[in-house]
Amino acid sequence: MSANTSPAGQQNAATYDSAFMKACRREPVPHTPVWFMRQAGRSLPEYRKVREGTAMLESCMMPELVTEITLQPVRRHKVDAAIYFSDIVVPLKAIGIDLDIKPGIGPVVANPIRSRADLAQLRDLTPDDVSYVTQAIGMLTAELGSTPLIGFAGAPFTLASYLVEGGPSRNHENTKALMYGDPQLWADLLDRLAEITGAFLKVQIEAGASAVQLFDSWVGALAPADYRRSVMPASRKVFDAVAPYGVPRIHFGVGTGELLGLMGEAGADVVGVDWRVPMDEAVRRVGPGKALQGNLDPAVLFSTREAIEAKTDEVLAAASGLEGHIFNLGHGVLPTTDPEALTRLVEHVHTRTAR
Ligand SMILES: Cc1c2[nH]c(c1CCC(=O)O)Cc1[nH]c(c(CCC(=O)O)c1C)Cc1[nH]c(c(CCC(=O)O)c1C)Cc1[nH]c(c(C)c1CCC(=O)O)C2
Repeated sequence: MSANTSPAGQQNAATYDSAFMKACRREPVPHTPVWFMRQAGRSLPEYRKVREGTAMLESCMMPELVTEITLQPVRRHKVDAAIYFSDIVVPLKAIGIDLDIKPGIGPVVANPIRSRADLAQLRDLTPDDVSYVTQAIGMLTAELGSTPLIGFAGAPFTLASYLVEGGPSRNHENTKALMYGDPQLWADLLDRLAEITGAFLKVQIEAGASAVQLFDSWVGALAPADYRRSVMPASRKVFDAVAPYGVPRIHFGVGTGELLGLMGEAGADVVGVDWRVPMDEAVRRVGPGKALQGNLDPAVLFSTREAIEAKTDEVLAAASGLEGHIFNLGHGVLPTTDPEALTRLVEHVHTRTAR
């Protein structure tokens, strides 16, 4: 561990007393902290400008560019945390998987993983494979000061879905075919991905990330019994790998209303909630001892200012009895969102919840 360690074992002492970190630890906060999934990206004209002419994956490997893009929403919106600009497939690319991110489509994998022989594509990840991440996080934490940086990774199920399907999928049929048809190969695939993901999160924490979020974006496609049997052991392995650092671990997926309790049980300190489950009901499903993050429908930002504020107040009211609440959208910022609506939203949450 680095020398810059706070009493609680966090890597980054400068951010320890921030509202975001306090909410993660379920301590009293001066105001409800806010950040947005996909806060960096296409909704910002300054992002579109600096990304011009550089492919998505290429830009993820350029530390100066990553630093600039990560800082853009912090400067503009005054959010309470930064999220490292990257993509969930970056560690897979780093170990040599032949994949690309196609604009308007998402990650596309050249040779999908469907057989035991295909598993050989998934070697261990070492810090040297992602030295640009360590470099960028060093630059970022210096700039961010007391604003926490959230590191992230894709969870084993969501990564497996891209690897098995070969790209984005509505029904995850090949993924489920493998999960049900060859449970041992499936378990081995998820275990490999858990190793890689754990190693990738460690790199980010060692470099100075204050918290980590594990995105299991598409796991809401599963019923609870299948999640428990076929996914939870791998997600738990990832959380266990970073537990010794003592940094808050956030877990999020879309359409996971029926899985919220299990996703907490997998080892998260903070459970992310999409907009389909009200926060007070999410508290009941997750149980005590966890903070919650969420959950304004990102589409609400396309409505009137009055409607946005009313829906935001609904979220805040439903979360008012909560021990730790981090305000976020129920999924990522949509690319055509008016950035000024996001700036106003941060201000509104801060004002409404100021103590
Ligand atoms: C499922 C998933 C992916 N990537 C990610 C997830 C989990 C989060 C979620 O559920 O939305 C994670 C991700 N991807 C990106 C971030 C940036 C950090 C942030 O939140 O600000 C994060 C956290 C940048 C990106 N990742 C991607 C973009 C768009 C590419 C571009 O700007 O050219 C960005 C800004 C590409 C990508 N990568 C992926 C998709 C679905 C897409 C969109 C494809 C498209 O519509 O063009 C896979």
